[in-house]
Amino acid sequence: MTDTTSGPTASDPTLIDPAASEPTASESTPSPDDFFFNTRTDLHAHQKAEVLIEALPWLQRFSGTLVVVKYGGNAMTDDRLKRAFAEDMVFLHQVGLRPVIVHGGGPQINSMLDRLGIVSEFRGGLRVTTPETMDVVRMVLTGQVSRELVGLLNAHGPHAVGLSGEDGGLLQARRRTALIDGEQVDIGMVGDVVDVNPGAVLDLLDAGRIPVVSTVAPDIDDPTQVLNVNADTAAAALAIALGARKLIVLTDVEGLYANWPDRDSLVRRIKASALAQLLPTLDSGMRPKMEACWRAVTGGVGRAHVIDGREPHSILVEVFTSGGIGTMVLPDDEPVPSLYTAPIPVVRPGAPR
Ligand SMILES: Nc1ncnc2c1ncn2[C@@H]1O[C@H](COP(=O)(O)OP(=O)(O)O)[C@@H](O)[C@H]1O
Ligand SMILES: CC(=O)N[C@@H](CCC(=O)OP(=O)(O)O)C(=O)O
Repeated sequence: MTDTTSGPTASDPTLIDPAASEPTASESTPSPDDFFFNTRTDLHAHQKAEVLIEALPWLQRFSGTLVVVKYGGNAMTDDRLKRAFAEDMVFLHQVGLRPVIVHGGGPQINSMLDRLGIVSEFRGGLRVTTPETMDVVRMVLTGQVSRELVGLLNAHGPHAVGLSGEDGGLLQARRRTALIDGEQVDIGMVGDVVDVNPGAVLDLLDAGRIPVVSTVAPDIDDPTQVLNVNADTAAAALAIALGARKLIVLTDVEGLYANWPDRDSLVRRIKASALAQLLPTLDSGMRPKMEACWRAVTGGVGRAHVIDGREPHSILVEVFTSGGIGTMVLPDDEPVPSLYTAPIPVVRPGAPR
C-alpha cells in the first residue's frame, strides 16, 4: 500500500518533477533573450503594481459600501463575460463591499418565447406581457437566469443566494401603462415597483452573502397575481430603499450617447436635471435604463453608472480606477468633478452601508 502521508522524496525518482532539476534562469549564463525576457517581466510586474496601487484609495473609500449592480440581458449572453462578471462580484465582496445583484434576462425570455412559438412585443422599451407571457417571464428569470448566476458566483465559494421580488415581501408593484406618442397604452401584466421591503436582502448581506434578485413582483392591488418589472427600474427602486452608494447598470454599449448612434456623443458624466431633459429624446432600452439612473440619484443614491458589459471586468475598472468608465449620473446639488484624479467626496452621511 502506498504511503500517502509523506511527500515526494529525492530517493524516489518517479516522484521528482523533471523541471525541478533544470538550472534556473539565474543559474545559467544569461543570453540577450533572457535579458529581454527579464526586463519585460520587471516592467510587467511594475505595471501590475501600479494598477493595484491605483485601486488603494478606492478600496479604502468603498470598504463596507453597498452597491447595487444591474446585470443586463444583452451583457449576459457570452460565457466568458458571465464568468468575468461573477469574478468581479466575488472580488467586490471579498474586498469588503456589499454587492447586491439585480438581473434582467430579456434575451433569454425572448428565446424561450420563440421556442414556445409566442411572439415577443415591446412598447416603449417594455415587454407587452399577457398572462401566458408572464408565466414564461417568471420561469426564465427565477428558474433559469437566477440559477445560472448563482451557480457561477458559487463556483468561488458559497456566496450567492437567489431571491425574487416575491420572496420575503421584497417588492410590491402596481400595473403601469407605456407612453407611446403622447398616449398611455395598455401593456398587460407589467408593473412599476411601488414598495420595497429590503429586510430579506439586508439579512443576506449581514450573513455575508451576495443577494441575486430577479424582478418579478406581486401586484399590490391583487397579490394573487405577479407582474413583470423592468430590471433597470427594479434595480433603482432597490438601490434607493437600501440607501446604496452606487447603482451600476451593465449594458451592451459603452454608455449613454447624447445623439445616438453618433459614437462621438458618448456622455461621460451628466447631472440629474440635464438627464431629465434628455430622457424624452431617448428610445428603446435606453429610456428605462436612464430613467432608472435618474430615479436613483434623485432618490438619494450617490452615483448611477451605465457601463459596457461587453468589456470583461468593466465593473472593476469603474469602481477601482480613477478614470472610471461609461456614463456617470450625479445628483444636481454637487459640483461635477472636472478630473478624476482624487476620490470623489461621499454624498450620503448616515446612509446605511
Ligand atoms: N442614446 C442611446 N445611447 C446608447 N444606447 C442607445 C441609445 N438609444 C438607444 N440605444 C440602444 O439601447 C440598447 C440598450 O438597451 P437594451 O438592449 O434594452 O439593454 P440591456 O439588454 O442591457 O438591458 C443599446 O444596445 C442601443 O442599441
Ligand atoms: C417589463 C419588461 O420589459 N420586463 C423585462 C424584464 C427583464 C429585463 O428587464 O431584462 P433586461 O434587463 O435584460 O432587458 C422583460 O420582460 O424583458
